[in-house]
Amino acid sequence: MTQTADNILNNPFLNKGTAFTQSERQALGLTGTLPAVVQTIDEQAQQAYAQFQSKPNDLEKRLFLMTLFNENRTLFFHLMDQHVVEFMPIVYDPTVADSIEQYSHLFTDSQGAAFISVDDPDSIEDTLRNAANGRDIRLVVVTDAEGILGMGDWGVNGVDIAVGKLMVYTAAAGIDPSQVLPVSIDAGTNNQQLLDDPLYLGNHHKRVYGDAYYDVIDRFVTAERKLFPESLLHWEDFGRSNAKVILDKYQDQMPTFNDDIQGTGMVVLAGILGALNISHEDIRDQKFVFFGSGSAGMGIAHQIFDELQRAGLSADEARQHLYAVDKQGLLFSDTPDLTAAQTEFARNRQDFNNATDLTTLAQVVATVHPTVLIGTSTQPGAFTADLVKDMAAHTDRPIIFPLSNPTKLAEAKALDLLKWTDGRALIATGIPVGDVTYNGTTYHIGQGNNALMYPGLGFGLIASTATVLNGETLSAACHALGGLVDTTQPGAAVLPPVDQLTDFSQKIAEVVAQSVVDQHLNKEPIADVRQAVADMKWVPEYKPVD
Ligand SMILES: NC(=O)c1ccc[n+]([C@@H]2O[C@H](COP(=O)([O-])OP(=O)(O)OC[C@H]3O[C@@H](n4cnc5c(N)ncnc54)[C@H](O)[C@@H]3O)[C@@H](O)[C@H]2O)c1
Ligand SMILES: O=C(O)C[C@H](O)C(=O)O
Ligand SMILES: [Mn+2]
Repeated sequence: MTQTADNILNNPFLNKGTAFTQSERQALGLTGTLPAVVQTIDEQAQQAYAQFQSKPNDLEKRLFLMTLFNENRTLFFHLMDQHVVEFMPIVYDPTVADSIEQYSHLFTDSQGAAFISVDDPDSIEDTLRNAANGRDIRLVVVTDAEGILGMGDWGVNGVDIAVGKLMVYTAAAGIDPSQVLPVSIDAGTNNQQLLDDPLYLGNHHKRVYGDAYYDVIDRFVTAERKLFPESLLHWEDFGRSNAKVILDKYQDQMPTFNDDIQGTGMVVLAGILGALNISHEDIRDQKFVFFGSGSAGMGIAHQIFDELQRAGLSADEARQHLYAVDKQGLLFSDTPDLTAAQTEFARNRQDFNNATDLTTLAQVVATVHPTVLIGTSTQPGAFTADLVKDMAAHTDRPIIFPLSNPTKLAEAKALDLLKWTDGRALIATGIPVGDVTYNGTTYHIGQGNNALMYPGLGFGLIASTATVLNGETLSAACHALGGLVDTTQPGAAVLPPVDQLTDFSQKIAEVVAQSVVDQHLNKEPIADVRQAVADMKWVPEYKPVD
């Protein structure tokens, strides 16, 4: 098809704006459709950055960046490459949370997403085909938005998390942005505020569950595999009752993972390995309390459970190190309404002589004396001074990760944790926080966010043409990230800083690809893993147009 000026300038994958050269303008029929000056991408980036800086708040900054993203992907990612630490909290967590809450009111562009409706399952294949528009899709991020971060159900508005995750994939690992597809599965919403809002853009009915829902998921997966057989399928922010059921159903059949369960489990294990490098302690000597035993909490428990067994413990021994706490308190095998994931880590009541008292986190901490405390509860401030001091009285270097997102939901603040533990806590937080100075030492706080893991993981799987993702590869990636901390400095972070995101994402990708090839899980022959990863990396520079 011959391109017209209109469809070149309106195609974000082709558009270069003022950077089209005179000869390109002539060849493509763009003569006279742009001002005379031909700019370099760096001149364009400089001008765009000045506009970005002029915006009064983070949401306005995000809206500006999304406009640029909608118009010109190459320029957007070129700019993001230059300002990755500054842009991450704007395009991703925490500002993405504000944009999700206001999505329907702020809507101007679909950002290339595919919108699947539970009410129209016959259109699923067409939907994916239309949204891909002939592109060679290698990576799909899908959400049904029942559990957006810790903010609950946001219906179709949640598509922004799929878009945001994909932006981070390209910025961190270099996946070609024309090869990705964000997908929203609109299964309805139980968020009354949305249902009552005439401007809400999703289906105005309650969420569909059960067979009808799983049928839509199955039809989506079937169409996705048919249309994009080379792709990796990433599940994001599904509700607690569906996330693991879906993962269990498909994980042995195709390259797929759930980011909240597995991505989070991996980044947290990496952070714990980093912390243990700093404290020179052994993972087999740790006691782990998980506060918030949902998708993330139990995903983390599972990854640690796996690691303890790799370190030589039996499954039963490993379970004795893990304490899953949820609304009911410590979870016991006879606690009503356990999820499938919770059942795996629920404890025997007989193992505790004060079992009936273990209904609050404070009581669990007082009884167990954990060395590691992980928060994925969505309960702001749940790690109180008393509880943290109690924990710190029984261990030299308490490992405390308040991971609930966004900012307003974090279980504790880094500075408070340092104060309450006399600077001894080894901390990672879900959202980025700046350096914290306490008692003359500057502490770098690692970001315990799956964004440190999923781009490298996904890129490595795609580059190696992996057919499935298994525990061996997950473990290899955890160790790759966990081994990168600089333990020599006082106040060292337990995870590497976001300004090295592109470097360590590449390293994780290589380790993942190597693990896939070593296990013969690659579909295509791969002679040189590093080369395969390097060859797939997309660079945000304009290519000549013929
Ligand atoms: N930092 C990261 O990379 C990362 C990754 C995934 C999730 N998270 C965060 O973790 C949180 C949970 O996410 P999820 O996907 O697991 O959600 P989820 O709904 O699956 O799990 C939340 C769990 O917390 C429990 N909970 C709620 N109130 C509680 C209370 N008062 N006491 C104890 N437990 C309580 C719920 O019953 C549920 O089991 C969210 O805030 C999310 O943003 C962070
Ligand atoms: O999206 C994030 O920032 C991390 C995580 O996937 C979450 O659900 O909180
Ligand atoms: Mn998530």
